[in-house]
Amino acid sequence: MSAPSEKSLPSGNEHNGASKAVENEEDAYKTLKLGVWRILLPNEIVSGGIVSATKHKCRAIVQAYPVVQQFFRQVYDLNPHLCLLFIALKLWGEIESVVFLYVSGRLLRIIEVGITEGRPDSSAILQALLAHLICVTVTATARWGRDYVSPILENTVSMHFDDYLLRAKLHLDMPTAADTSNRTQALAFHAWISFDGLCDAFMRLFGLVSQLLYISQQPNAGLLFTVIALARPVMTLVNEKTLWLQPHVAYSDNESYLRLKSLETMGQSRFRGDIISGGIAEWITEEYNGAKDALGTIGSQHSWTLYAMETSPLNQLLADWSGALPTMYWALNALLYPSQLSMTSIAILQQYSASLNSSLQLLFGGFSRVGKCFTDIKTLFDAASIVNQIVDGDLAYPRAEAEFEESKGMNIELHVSFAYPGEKSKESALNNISLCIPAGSLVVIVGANGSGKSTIIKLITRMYDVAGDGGGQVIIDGIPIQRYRMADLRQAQATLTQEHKLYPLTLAENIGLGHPKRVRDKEMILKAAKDGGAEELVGKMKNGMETMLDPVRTSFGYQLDGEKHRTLKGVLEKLEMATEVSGGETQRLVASRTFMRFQTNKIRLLCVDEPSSALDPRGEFELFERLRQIAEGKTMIFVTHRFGHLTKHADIILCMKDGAVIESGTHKELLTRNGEYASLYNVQAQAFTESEVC
Ligand SMILES: Nc1ncnc2c1ncn2[C@@H]1O[C@H](COP(=O)(O)OP(=O)(O)OP(=O)(O)O)[C@@H](O)[C@H]1O
Repeated sequence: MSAPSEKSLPSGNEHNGASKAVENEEDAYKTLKLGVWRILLPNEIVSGGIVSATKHKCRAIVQAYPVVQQFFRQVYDLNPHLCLLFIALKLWGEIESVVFLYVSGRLLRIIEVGITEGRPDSSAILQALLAHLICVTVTATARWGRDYVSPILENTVSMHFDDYLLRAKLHLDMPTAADTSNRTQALAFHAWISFDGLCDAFMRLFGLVSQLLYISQQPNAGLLFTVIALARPVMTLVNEKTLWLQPHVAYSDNESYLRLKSLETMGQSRFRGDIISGGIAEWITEEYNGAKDALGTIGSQHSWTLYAMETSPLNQLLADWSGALPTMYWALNALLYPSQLSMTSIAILQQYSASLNSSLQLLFGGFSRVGKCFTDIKTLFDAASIVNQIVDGDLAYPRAEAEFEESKGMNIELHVSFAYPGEKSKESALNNISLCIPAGSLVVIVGANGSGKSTIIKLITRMYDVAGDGGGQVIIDGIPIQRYRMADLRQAQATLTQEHKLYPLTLAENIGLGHPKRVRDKEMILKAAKDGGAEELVGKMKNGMETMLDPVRTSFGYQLDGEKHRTLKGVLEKLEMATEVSGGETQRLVASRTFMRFQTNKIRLLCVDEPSSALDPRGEFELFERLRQIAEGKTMIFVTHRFGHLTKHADIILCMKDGAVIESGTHKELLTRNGEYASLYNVQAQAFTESEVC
């Protein structure tokens, strides 16, 4: 399916009532306009009407069936006894309606006989009443049991699938994660909702079959009455419109709606500082009201809701008329065969019809939910079966070949052109790069923003792969990078970039995870903190190394205004207190993690990409000096915008522009050449020379 063209998708600001299918230039799909939404649906579904839509629903369910089986097996294995108890209690919930039909019908008949004969049979009435009370008691106990068991099982299932999804997310590599088709909608809580929903549906089906069997055997009811009672729920099912079972893309191009959403986002706490300092709160409110007025009455609910609400009044009328059929049945019966019907039998028929109607409504209402459950389970399982685009190799690293064995560094050759995957990056990030970095050398890459410096590091560390068809090759120690086991290669690399983040874990873990096997080794962590310049920060923290950075918030409070709740408010404030670290401190901690990584003694390549923008000049100088010391003899690649100590120490400086290396050499050689490097260098040097002159 191609991207929507301007021509086929008019601006969303025109008024929009019922949906309208617009033919696209391509026959592949049609666009439905629903409120602020545009919904792209495969053509055959739109033009095929209700039959095609139903076919799609059924196909989605059939496709998901094998994973649903697997899902049930997994849930059962989590706690078989609890599962069986849960299902048994649900089953009773369905059987109880048949039992109640029987018990209350019997009571009515006994009372009718008593009234007709003028002599009520008190012992029979008492017996029937007792049976009724026993049923009520069993039902209440079963309901209590269900409420008790259900949260325990829910917790078990949700935790299991939280873990499952976490693994699925952690396994993705960079290009696979960036691919929009892999942007999963899977949520762990859908696992429980689906399990509960499917159990309900199966039980309801069971309960319904028992009701149908019972009712069709009863005098005055029979098969015809049963079929008539089915009419209303069947009509509801046929009328129902669901979008989630169909392949579709939904998006909004309504300018007012998009504006509203952007302005709403500005209410988030991350913008507070800017909004207060810029004094733009009033402007935001005015803009918001303007966008709201411009949007007017165009529907902005979820696209699924708008789609489901689109029923014709005639269909609605037909569904309601079919609901009146059971009443017509007994009214006609009373007219045609007055001697065969009593008030009791009418009341019993009414009970049957109400009971069947509610069970069928629940079942068919649940039927579309069954489809949703099936697709949710499939989405959940699909999330774990996404195949990574970067394929692992099978060669161990480092190689035992004599040529490289003795070296402490990594020999790197790059002969590549590279564009990031995805339609957005049509421009190549690297064009015909060809360079050789000998083992143990110190390389500094400089150049303007967007010239491709970081991309070189991403290819060397195999965050991305060059395209197989003519993209070129990255060669490590004489062998294409793809042939090595990725885990081995990564063990031999240490990276320090501005993109590295602090984890919501303790300070010790934040550093220790540079060497996961020694994450609890306090001595090693302290040494790394010292090397990374974070020692002072650790000393400042009340809980030292055990300080939690950016803890997950689980506290909340309601209605705590006024003096009366001062104590509770105090408790909440204490709970909410997060440990704030500055930008420079963050960079020191991240750098400490890199120093920790060096303690694995396996590092042969250090890649450093502008990790010091927030460090003070002394901090930056010390960091680079310590990195150079610790990585001595290993290959070092530094990306930087600052010319100084590093560039002077570099064996090779690569100067980049527009994805190409335009100059390379030592600091002195490049200055003599008086090209791009000299020009960039002079811009920085000028500032100091001028201030000295002043
Ligand atoms: N993940 C990505 N997806 C698509 N394009 C990207 C991605 N990362 C970078 N680019 C693009 O690739 C080009 C090179 O980016 P790169 O980050 O290598 O530049 P850089 O020289 O490191 O820039 P800077 O000095 O600003 O860090 C840029 O045009 C950038 O927009």
